[in-house]
Amino acid sequence: MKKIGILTSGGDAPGMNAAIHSIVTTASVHNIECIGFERGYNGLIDNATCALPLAKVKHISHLGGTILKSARCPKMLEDRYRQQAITSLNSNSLDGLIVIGGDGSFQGAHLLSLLTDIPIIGVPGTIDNDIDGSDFTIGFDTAANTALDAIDKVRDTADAFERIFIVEVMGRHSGQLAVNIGVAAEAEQILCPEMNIEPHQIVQTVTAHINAYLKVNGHASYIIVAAEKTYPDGASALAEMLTKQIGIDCRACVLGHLQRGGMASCADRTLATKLGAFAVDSLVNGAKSVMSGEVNNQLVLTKLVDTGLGKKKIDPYLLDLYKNKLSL
Ligand SMILES: Nc1ncnc2c1ncn2[C@@H]1O[C@H](COP(=O)(O)OP(=O)(O)O)[C@@H](O)[C@H]1O
Ligand SMILES: O=P(O)(O)OC[C@H]1O[C@](O)(COP(=O)(O)O)[C@@H](O)[C@@H]1O
Repeated sequence: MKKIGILTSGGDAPGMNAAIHSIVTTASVHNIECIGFERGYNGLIDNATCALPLAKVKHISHLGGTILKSARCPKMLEDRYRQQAITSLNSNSLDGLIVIGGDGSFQGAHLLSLLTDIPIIGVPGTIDNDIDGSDFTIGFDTAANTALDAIDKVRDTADAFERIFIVEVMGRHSGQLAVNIGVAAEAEQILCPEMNIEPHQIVQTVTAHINAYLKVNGHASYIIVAAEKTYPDGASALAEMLTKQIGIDCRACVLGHLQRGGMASCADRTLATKLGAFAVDSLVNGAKSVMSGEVNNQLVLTKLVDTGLGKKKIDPYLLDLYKNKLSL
């Protein structure tokens, strides 16, 4: 194995740069040269490459974002562009490709791997922590801490005004961020798909809970941590509805993309470093079409095609604790 390519795809996540650093450093120990494809699969399709010498990846592990840029790339859904991506892999004489991204990126990588013998390996990078085959994904810890820091600040003003706040956190399809952040912030209410509240029942359910809570606690702050898209009309619309129903000011605070930025936490940097190195070692040992992950402190490989099955559940003890004790 002489030369491998690296790309970052989908939502960027703090720690992606630590993964790039680890991949290039580990590859150099095996005397393997690395190149990068820029802007996710767009760079692969357009053959937009950059050299990745050791000097270029030194001291980048703390940086948010990704030095290779990331993007979504609808062209990957079309067979002719996936063929073009393979042409690009061949024209660069690559012996392997490492894709750092989420489950969507891995579905793309799986389809590419059906068209080539060049081995492709995934490294899980997404703040959503919604990938099967790794207990945690690179970026989740940093994003959760960023959101928590923001909610602690919201709590100050919520307390001062005895207001209700809806804080919307990311996670389109998964409540991993919402539940972990909500519990850590002592949120009075958590809204995400795993709470099994039908969208049309949200206003009624939350209103009843707030009224019961205020009866016991008197005037008090009340924070709802909501995963994005849980309330179909959005956090601001929900805030308006609750203000009308309860007669107390309710404000919405959408944390949005600030959760994706910032310096990667120690946990994300060490996870990224391990998973990046394991991906390279696995490539050298002949692995293909798999993702490098960590389960129960063991490094494991999972077929790319199995990383998006949606089997990963929120920690059942934490969920049960919230539902049956903390939220009463
Ligand atoms: N089913 C698919 N087939 C081919 N490529 C895909 C597929 N799903 C996603 N991709 C590629 O991966 C990119 C990132 O996927 P996306 O789901 O947006 O983010 P993530 O990888 O973080 O989950 C997409 O823009 C597309 O290029
Ligand atoms: O930046 P965009 O394209 O608006 O995407 C926002 C989405 O990306 C994420 O930050 C990460 O999702 P992916 O890892 O699936 O790309 C989600 O939490 C959020 O819903």
